[in-house]
Amino acid sequence: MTMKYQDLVRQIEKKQSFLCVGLDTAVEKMPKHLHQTPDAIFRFNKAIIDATHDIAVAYKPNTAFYEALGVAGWQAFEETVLYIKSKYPEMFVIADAKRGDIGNTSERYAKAFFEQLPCDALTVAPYMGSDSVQPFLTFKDKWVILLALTSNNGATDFQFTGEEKKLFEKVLDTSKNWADEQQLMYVVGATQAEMFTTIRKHVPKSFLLVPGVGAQGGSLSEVAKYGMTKDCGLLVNASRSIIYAGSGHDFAEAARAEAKKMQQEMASLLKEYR
Ligand SMILES: O=C(O)c1cc(=O)[nH]c(=O)n1[C@@H]1O[C@H](COP(=O)(O)O)[C@@H](O)[C@H]1O
Repeated sequence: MTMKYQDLVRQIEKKQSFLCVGLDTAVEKMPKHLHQTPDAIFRFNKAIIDATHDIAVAYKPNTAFYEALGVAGWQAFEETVLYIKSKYPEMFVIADAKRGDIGNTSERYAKAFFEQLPCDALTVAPYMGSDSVQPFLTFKDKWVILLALTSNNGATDFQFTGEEKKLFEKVLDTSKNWADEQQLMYVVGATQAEMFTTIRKHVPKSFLLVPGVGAQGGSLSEVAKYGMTKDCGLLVNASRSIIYAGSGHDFAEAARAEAKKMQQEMASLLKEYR
């Protein structure tokens, strides 16, 4: 199932949620009773997915957590993506891999996530320029999520530099010539809430993937206040604060409770700001 802009808007409307659950799964952080099972990562993810699919609209497995485990980890990544898309095809699946290279190489990255696997979207670092992003955009029914203003402290090192225009503003303005809001989204960290007004001047309609609430301390209500559009235009991600909300046999229910808390706040923010 292809996920178009309007499909995403419909999901948000139906579930009254713009929550993206980050599947940053690490064995040492999951409940002890799962540690010894050979497919611990997938079993953990499956439980979290089954417990949250009706209150979230997206999942974002970050490939680093899977690649760190070699072949077995990548298998768990594949299984997770395939499970989501077969059981809950309406869910938006973001592979968070922050790719981007010379065109000939980006083409292979695109195949890995969009042909070998049915991911809907991929995070991409835009800093090698148009020809490094273009191969991802040739997959017309897939999404590219460009890093614009990231949530970490180091965001100031490069993204905030520049005289008239900051680097992140250049990323937004230049990339608008590559594709529109039907295919391009941007990463803007929740920890940069005061910048959402500026971001919206450059990309008034685009969806923004917003990590940084929960464990990194960003504010959901500030993000909605300054970043929400009439179509919502936000996917707010939380990883650790949801998936590790509990550490016992009831970890999936604990994750659901945490996700539900966020969804309820999202429902009232949708009423207030849209
Ligand atoms: O692209 C991302 O998703 C991302 C960009 C960014 O600026 N900051 C950021 O935290 N992320 C990712 O979002 C997730 C945040 O996880 P938590 O801090 O546990 O909610 C991780 O997978 C990060 O790699």
